[in-house]
Amino acid sequence: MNAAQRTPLRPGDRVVGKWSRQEWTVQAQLGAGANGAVYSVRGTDGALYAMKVCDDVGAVAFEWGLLEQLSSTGFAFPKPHCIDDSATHPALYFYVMEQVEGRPLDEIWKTLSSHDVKRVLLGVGYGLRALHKSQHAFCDVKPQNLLVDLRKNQCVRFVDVGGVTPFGRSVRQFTPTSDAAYWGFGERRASARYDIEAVALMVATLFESVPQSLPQWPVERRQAWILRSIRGRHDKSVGAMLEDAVRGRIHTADEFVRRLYTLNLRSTSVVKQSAPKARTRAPRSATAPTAGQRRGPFGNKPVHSSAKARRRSADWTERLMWWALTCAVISTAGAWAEYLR
Ligand SMILES: Nc1ncnc2c1ncn2[C@@H]1O[C@H](COP(=O)(O)OP(=O)(O)OP(=O)(O)O)[C@@H](O)[C@H]1O
Repeated sequence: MNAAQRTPLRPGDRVVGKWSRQEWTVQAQLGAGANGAVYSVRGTDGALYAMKVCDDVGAVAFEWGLLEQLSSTGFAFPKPHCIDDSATHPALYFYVMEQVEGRPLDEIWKTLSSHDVKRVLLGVGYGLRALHKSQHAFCDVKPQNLLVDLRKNQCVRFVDVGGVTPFGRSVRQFTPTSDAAYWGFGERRASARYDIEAVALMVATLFESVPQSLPQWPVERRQAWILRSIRGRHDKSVGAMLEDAVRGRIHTADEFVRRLYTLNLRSTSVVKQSAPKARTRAPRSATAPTAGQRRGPFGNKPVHSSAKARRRSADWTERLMWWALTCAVISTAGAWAEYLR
């Protein structure tokens, strides 16, 4: 039982820091996991923060130390604010950090277009690139730890610093479906490659949910299943990139970002860019998507606008041909009539 279950905080509860004497009012629970619970709290300055509450003082101190260390390596993780014990609740240890806006990737995945997915993955790539510069790997890459807000330039933020591990050390905290070793692709050791493998495995398992009996399968069968699922992707360039990543052939976040840029995802972007307002009145083919239509990530390709143009020009030449043929028939008939008269 963790702090969330033992000492649940409720909206309106006040938490006063034993040492800092700062005060926060609980607004709502943002999430909970194996290590504790996270609440949205309002400080006396009127701003909203996220408070991670644990009943293990060591876990709070460890995560706080990592957050502080990583705050200088980029903006992917929340900014640390304060660490303290509660003066108002027994054995309640917590730290306060920036409240990150956005929704967990698994909750919004199905609403994303292929263009959005590319943006999100680029966001993950940039976040990992900054983190890896500090010689640390995220290790616990999973959709619940990636908060997405597409209105922002930096549209992906990372939460849960608990798994972050220096390069070369054994991974302490991981999620099986994002763990290369679980699928038989590599070792469970913190590295840039381990994180990239995890991102690709996460994407593959978002595309296709894993069978319930997967944990009982031998590793070879699991590996065959995930490779089949990746190769079955409609968009072959995406499949090739994911396979290279899960097989550990993409070694750095930089390389991952470069590969993402080369992905040929014309589908949604072409439709979005080439659908001027005036054309919305023209009848559409049943398979051609509208400009605002949402499709599954990396979904079927829409009819390309240049194909439509080719069809229009074909209609015009066909009409000209029929007109010339009719003229020829009329003039031949006229010539025969003249001859027979
Ligand atoms: N700074 C934050 N801003 C907004 N939401 C947050 C923040 N930190 C955590 N959350 C939310 O709370 C959830 C649980 O937080 P966290 O992952 O840190 O807990 P945990 O106990 O370590 O979980 P797990 O068992 O999955 O490792 C996250 O998935 C996220 O939705």
